[in-house]
Amino acid sequence: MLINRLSKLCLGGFIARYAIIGLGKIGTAIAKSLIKSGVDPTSISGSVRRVESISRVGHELPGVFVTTNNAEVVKGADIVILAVKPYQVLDALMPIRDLLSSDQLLISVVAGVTTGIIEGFVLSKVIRAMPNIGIVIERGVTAVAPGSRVSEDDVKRACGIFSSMGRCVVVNERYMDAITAISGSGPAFMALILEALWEAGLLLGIPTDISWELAVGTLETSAELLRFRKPWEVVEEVTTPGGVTIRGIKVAEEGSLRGLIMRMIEETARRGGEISREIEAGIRSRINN
Ligand SMILES: NC(=O)C1=CN([C@@H]2O[C@H](COP(=O)(O)OP(=O)(O)OC[C@H]3O[C@@H](n4cnc5c(N)ncnc54)[C@H](OP(=O)(O)O)[C@@H]3O)[C@@H](O)[C@H]2O)C=CC1
Ligand SMILES: O=C(O)[C@@H]1CCC=N1
Repeated sequence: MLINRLSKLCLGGFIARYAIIGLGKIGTAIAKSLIKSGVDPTSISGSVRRVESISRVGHELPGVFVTTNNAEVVKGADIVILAVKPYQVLDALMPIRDLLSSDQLLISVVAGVTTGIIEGFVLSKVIRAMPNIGIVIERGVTAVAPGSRVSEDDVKRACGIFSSMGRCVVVNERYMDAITAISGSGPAFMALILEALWEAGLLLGIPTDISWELAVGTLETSAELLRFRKPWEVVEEVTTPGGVTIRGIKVAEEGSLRGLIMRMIEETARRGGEISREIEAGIRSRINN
């Protein structure tokens, strides 16, 4: 523990010690990415809820100090990353609320939980971030929204961390629920679409592995092309008048495919707002009891 506390590493000119509350899927991915980007594992401490999770994390993150004791994790950390499920935020933060100081930068990646909610019960500077799972291959897309207490340097520091795992954009917090739907949840939606493309290949008799290879390859190629071209330009280039593509487009339009996708994102974002209200109600009832 002493070694853990003393070990430091320089990231973008800043010598930081990291605490990650919630070493689950995204917390572990963040820790792995920090290590890949050059952070010494011994300068990262992290927590889990159940004792039995410690050995899992120990295997995945050798050198990282892991405990179920959040107080131990945040003590002495410069940057605290909160990566528990929304409904676990109160249980995770309430017992350590007096330990989190105004010098510490708390970066929450929790969907739907606003900086205002967190600032309401800790003194730390708070930033809300929404990464996506692409950070595991250093191709993550992260949006960062500053809370009311942070400086420009804090925002740069947070974006610096996520830039080492892919791309980072600074946004106004009012867009965060929509961003969560598009890029946070996005990989799951893209996976659904890809799965359907692959299954369509199976339906038409293409062997499994070939159908998969072609579907994944097409998604990759399309994403690369669409970096430099507008969607309607690609549609025009591909679609031969009286040819085959236009038949498929007709079916997509008849089924309101684009409307369906928009509604999918809209509903996902709406859930973010619901979560904020549920958490706020939870805080009010705890404070009143
Ligand atoms: N998964 C994703 O792609 C993304 C997720 N997010 C956000 O990240 C957050 C975490 O999601 P995800 O990683 O998928 O969820 P997981 O359930 O995989 O991870 C949550 C982790 O938090 C730990 N935990 C729960 N309560 C406490 C506590 N009181 N103290 C310390 N640790 C605790 C759990 O411990 P244990 O393992 O013992 O149960 C678990 O390891 C969510 O709020 C989500 O909105 C944001 C962007 C993308
Ligand atoms: O599904 C969720 O709530 C989280 C937020 C973004 C990705 N996963």
